[in-house]
Amino acid sequence: MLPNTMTEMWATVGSTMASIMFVWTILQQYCPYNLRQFFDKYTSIITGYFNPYIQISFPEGSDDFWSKRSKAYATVETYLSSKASEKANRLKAELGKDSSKLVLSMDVHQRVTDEFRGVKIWWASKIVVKSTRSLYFPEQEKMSYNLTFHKKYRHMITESYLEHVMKEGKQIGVRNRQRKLYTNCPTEKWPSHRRSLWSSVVFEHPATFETMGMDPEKKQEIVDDLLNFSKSKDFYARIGKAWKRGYLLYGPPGTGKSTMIAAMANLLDYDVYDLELTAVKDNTELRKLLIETTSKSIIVIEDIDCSLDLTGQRTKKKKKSSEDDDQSAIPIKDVEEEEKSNKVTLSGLLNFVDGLWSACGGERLIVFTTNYLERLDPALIRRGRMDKHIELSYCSFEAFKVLAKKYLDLEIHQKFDTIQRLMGLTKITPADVAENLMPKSSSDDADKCLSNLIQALEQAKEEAAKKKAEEEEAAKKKDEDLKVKEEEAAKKKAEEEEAAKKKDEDLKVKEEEAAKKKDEDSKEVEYLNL
Ligand SMILES: Nc1ncnc2c1ncn2[C@@H]1O[C@H](COP(=O)(O)OP(=O)(O)OP(=O)(O)O)[C@@H](O)[C@H]1O
Ligand SMILES: [Mg+2]
Repeated sequence: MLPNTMTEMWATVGSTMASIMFVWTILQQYCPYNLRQFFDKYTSIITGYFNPYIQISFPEGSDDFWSKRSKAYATVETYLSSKASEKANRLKAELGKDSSKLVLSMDVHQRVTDEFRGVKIWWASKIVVKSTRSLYFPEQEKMSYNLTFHKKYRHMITESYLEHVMKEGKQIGVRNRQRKLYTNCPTEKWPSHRRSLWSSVVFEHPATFETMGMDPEKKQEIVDDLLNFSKSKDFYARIGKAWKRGYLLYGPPGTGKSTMIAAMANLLDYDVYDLELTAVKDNTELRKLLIETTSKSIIVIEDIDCSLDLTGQRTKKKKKSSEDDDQSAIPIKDVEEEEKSNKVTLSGLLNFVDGLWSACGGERLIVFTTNYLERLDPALIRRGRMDKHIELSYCSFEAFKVLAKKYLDLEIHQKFDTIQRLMGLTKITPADVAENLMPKSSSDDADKCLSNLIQALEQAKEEAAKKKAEEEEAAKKKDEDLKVKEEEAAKKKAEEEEAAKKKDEDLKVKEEEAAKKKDEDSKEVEYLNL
């Protein structure tokens, strides 16, 4: 009897469920949107009384048809992408916004389970139909991610888990993004619709610290400094400093300053903003450019000594006020004159580097390069503004060995001794070494490349010796000229003295004659009087 009753009961439940589902489907298809909303509202109120679970939804965008994707939705999508690729049955593959890589995400009506501090959390992707304000598209389907968890974890989820999701999602986004190289161009050349002050291309420079030919110890020190900076968010917050660091790279042309910037960007996974100062109209525009940069970036000003006549401006001011190097020391009148000239000024640049605005964004490197350190104003490069000064100089033997390993896969060779000896006698830039180590044709082997380098070194040595001889010759000639000039001056002086002496003697003779004549005249007068 019992089995029969059970069977009947299940049959009744089954047919009731089927009827409900049928009615629900009919309702969903034919029921007007407002009525459906009404049903949804009351169903959720009724179930809310008995349901021990809480839901948080992350809708794709607002009700507006043209609205952009919400940032929270995009971050959740990125966060779930790694979990979805492992756990979901149906995935969506799209090209990421700034990426050439395929990004996988959960398709509609998929579920994945996440775990946080031992608590289970369920994520589900849904389609929500929304009415819009558009006349042509009154309804629109939007995706939504729904998060479900037990009531008792409310605080933990809302306070810690969501923060973890946002942080992790952003980090994955940064890792997946295609890095960019930005540059500014003169404002006059902007088309009217242009919104951003920067234009960008994909940053794909292959330079790394590994491929850089420089002293290994110095290289390691720079790498450690950079890595330490990127991990020091909390430290900077604790000491009350903006999370940024200035690097000054100086040295002769071809010693790897620009290459090092690319290596820095690749090491830290940063974007690069190459700031062309001469194209910036004034200090206000400079500030705007700064505000538009994002965090995790390197702002580069190459050849800072050539960009502006900064040194001159500062020297003039120093003459007027012998105060310290702070911009507050610049007299107000001078500041006004600067503003009037409508150009980027030194004080504008100092503010750019460490003014109040420079703190926005965080996690940023500012790098200046120059060939002539001595031409820069000390205020611009003092510690605090340019925290680390890195000299990139001529190629040392240690640096050569790094390049030989990279270019020719050589760690030792009989020609290395000759190269080391020649490098001690002359200077050659890493750019020249790299050029010589590069095979010029398919038949060029390592031996040929090293011979090319030796030839270049000998040539450089000869040129240096020739230059030195010319300089010595010029110095000798200068000395001789000086000697001739001194002799001429001495001769002239002697002549002048002689002339003066003669003049004195003539004068004396004349005076004696005059005195004699006067004497004779007085004697004659006396005689006549008698
Ligand atoms: N230290 C180095 N290690 C490896 N390659 C280097 C190094 N220095 C220069 N090079 C090579 O030489 C070329 C020129 O280097 P780079 O442009 O970095 O020099 P620079 O110091 O910026 O010169 P400039 O002052 O003229 O701007 C690059 O293509 C790079 O490959
Ligand atoms: Mg350069």
